[in-house]
This record gives sequence, structure tokens and C-alpha cells, in this order.
Amino acid sequence: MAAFHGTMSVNEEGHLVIGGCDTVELTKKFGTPLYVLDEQEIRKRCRAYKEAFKKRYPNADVLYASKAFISLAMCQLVDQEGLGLDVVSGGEVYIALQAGFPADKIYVHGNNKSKDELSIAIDAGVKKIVVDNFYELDLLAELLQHKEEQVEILLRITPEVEASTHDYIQTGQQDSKFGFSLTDGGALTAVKKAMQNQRINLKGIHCHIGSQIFEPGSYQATAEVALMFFKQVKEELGLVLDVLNLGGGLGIQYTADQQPPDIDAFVEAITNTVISKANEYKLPLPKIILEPGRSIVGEAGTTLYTLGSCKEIPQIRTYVAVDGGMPNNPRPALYDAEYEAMIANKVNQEPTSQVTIAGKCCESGDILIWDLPVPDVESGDILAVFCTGAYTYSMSSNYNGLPRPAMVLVNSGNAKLIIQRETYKDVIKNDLRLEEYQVFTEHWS
Ligand SMILES: Cc1ncc(COP(=O)(O)O)c(C=O)c1O
Ligand SMILES: N[C@@H](CCCC[NH3+])C(=O)O
Repeated sequence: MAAFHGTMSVNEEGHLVIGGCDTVELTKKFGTPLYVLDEQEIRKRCRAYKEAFKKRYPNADVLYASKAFISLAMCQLVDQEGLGLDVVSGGEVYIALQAGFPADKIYVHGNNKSKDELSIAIDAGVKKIVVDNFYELDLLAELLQHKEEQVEILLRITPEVEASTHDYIQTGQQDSKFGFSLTDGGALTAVKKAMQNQRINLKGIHCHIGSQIFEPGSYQATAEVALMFFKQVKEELGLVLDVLNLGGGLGIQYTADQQPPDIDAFVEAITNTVISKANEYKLPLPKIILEPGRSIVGEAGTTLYTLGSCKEIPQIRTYVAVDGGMPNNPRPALYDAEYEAMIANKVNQEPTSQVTIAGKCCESGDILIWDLPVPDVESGDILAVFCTGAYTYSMSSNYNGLPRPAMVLVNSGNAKLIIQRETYKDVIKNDLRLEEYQVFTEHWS
């Protein structure tokens, strides 16, 4: 049987319970597919990061990487827990500000920020920018000529550390679209350029080596590279950098065979390396920033689906389809991501067979789980897919005209609807009819 996560348990009816809520009852009230977020689990993980630093390295900030999952309620929750926010687009800045997230705790990332995105952020009081490339440095300089403000920046460098994870989510290797290169001197040139601009306050360096990573050693290697660069900047340019942001990326336990380090051990490994290397290079201890996404929200999420059609191919395979699929969770199709799941209304029943869980899209690749052990199943049963809090809703689409599911935040027997289910009307809310298009062309001529 798949292992429980967070506050999960089973009740007398043999139903899966999350945050004190019977998941079968949740589906009756809110329909399926339904994303369920375990509030206590999210808060616990935010606190674990904060605590891990507080007891051994207080000069640290933890930012939640909102790309994993952002919504108004999630921003509020993260703010209540005292974390900052990593955003990656004008849209994410907008959501954060609409949620009332403090602008001075937001960091703007991205490898191709537009002038508008930068300008809107700065005007709204968001003044911490992680600069990725020379184009952006020039854009920023141009923008700041017409503004009063000074901005704080970190320069993203490519540490040339290859983390062990799926190729699509590795970002620290030399051949990567992200960051200034160390080997061709680009990173040092960027520092010089930033130092020449009075409106730019260069605080430090950012590195992010990828996502769903289990080895603290990859972070230790990254910290070593970054601090070596701090040393070079100090020796060659006389500038002492204050901030080292080592990105996000700590992995989670999607399946029983995956063993991520716990948050405390992960932070300990990083702080030990930073302390020892800073001492070795005679540098003051920098502020450390981490920006976890998946390890905050991933295991806290469960997606509930209703089982529908079934196709049995004797001696080969049985496909059972759910009422969602790749539009709500594109990760299996994109990365061959594996998930564990159980039948939420038959938790105590022993498996009798294996079935393959298919989505409802017109794609053979729309398979959520291959060969899942299940008890006897029938249409109408509820499937709970675990660890779907990160990179599911945030990467969802309306493919095949499917409305996005609703989301509830559960805690102590209460379920709060934090994202409404899209309607068919929502699916066409931006569409215009041909005659409306005519109106636009007349406008331009
Ligand atoms: C710059 C940056 N920071 C933080 C994150 C968050 O990563 P994760 O969700 O794996 O913690 C990402 C995504 O990989 C990222 O690109
Ligand atoms: N979207 C990826 C992770 C990329 C993280 C963003 N840099 C995933 O679902 O695993």
C-alpha cells in the first residue's frame, strides 16, 4: 500500500482522511478532479526550514518558490509563516501583490524578464531582482535612469554543477540557458558592470542547480564554487558580497524507493560548507538564502479523481480512466514522473490486481500511473494520487477543453475552497467571435 503523507489517516468507513476531512465527502461536496492541500503539512515544512536555520545560522532567509504552486491563499499562508517569495514573471508578481504579500520580501527571477515586468515590479516596491544575463543588466540600467529607486540585485551564476535529476530540470550545468558563465569571465564582467551603476546595489550571488535533488553534496559543491567566486570578487574588485542564494531543489518522496534528506539535515550540510569555506577564504559569513518550492508544498497535495471507463486487454493490461489527466498533472507526460496512489473509498482493502491509470485526453501518453496495485475497482471509486502539490496546478492547462479543477485547503476537519473549479464559460472567457475580431481590425486602420 502507498505510504501516507502529512496528516493522512483512514477512518472507520475505510476512507482516506486528510487534514481531518474524509476525502470521499470532499468529492461529494466539491466534485472531481479535486486538488486537496494539507495546511498543517505546508506550515510544518515552512517552519522546518526556518527552524533549521535559526538554530545554527540565523543570518538566513527562506523564500517560497511560487512556481511550484501560487494562489492568493498560498501567498497569504507563506507570508503568515514568515517566508519571502521567489516569483518568476509579471503574473506571479501580480498574484503576490494582490494577495497583499509584502513587496520588500519578493525576489524577481527569470531568464528573460521584459522591461514591462521589471518596471511594474519596481514601481510596486519590489526591489530585489535576481539578474540572469547582460541583456537584463542593460534593461535595468535603462529603466533606473527614469526612476528614483535603487534596486538590490543578486547575479545568477552557472556553477557548473551537474545535479543528479531528470535532464529537463537540471539547471546548474555549464550548458544551461540560465545565469552568467564563470568560465568565460562573464560573471566577473557582470559584477564590474553592476558596480558601476549607482542605482544598482549588488548584494550577492544566486545559483540554482535544478529540482527534485536528493544529494546535499551537490549543494555543497555549489556553495564552494560560489564562495570561490566571492573570494575572486573580493581580491580582484575589492567588493565583499553579502548574500549567497543557493536556490531551491530539495527533492520529495514521490515513491517509496525515493529517500530525500530531511530539511534539517539538508540545511545543516549547506551551512557547514558555507561556514568552512568562508573561513578558509577569509570571507565574512554571507546571508544564506534558500528558495524551496516542491519540498514545501509537494507532499502536502493530493489529487482526487473519479474512476470511469475500463478497458481490459487479456494477458496484457487493464486501463482504468479518470476524469482528468495531463491537463491537471502534466508531469508524467513531461518527465515520466512516477506517483503513488490509492483508492480513497477502499483504503483497507487488499490489492487484487494491477491497473494502469489513464487520463481522459486524446493522447496515448496521457497515463498518470502504470501498473498500480488496487483492490477490486469499479467506476465511481475515488482515486487519490499523492504528492501532487507542486508543479501540477501551476502547470495545468485547458487541453481538450477541460476546466481546471477546484482546490481545497484542509485542516482540523475544515475544508476551505481556495480555488474555484473553472466552468466551461471560463474556458472561453478570452475567446472572441469573428465579428468581434472585425471590430479590432477596424480600430487599427
Ligand atoms: C530559480 C529557482 N529557484 C527555486 C526553484 C524551486 O525549486 P524546487 O521546487 O525544486 O524547490 C526553481 C525551480 O526549479 C528555480 O528555477
Ligand atoms: N516543473 C518541474 C520542475 C521545474 C522547476 C522550476 N525550475 C517539475 O514539475 O518537476
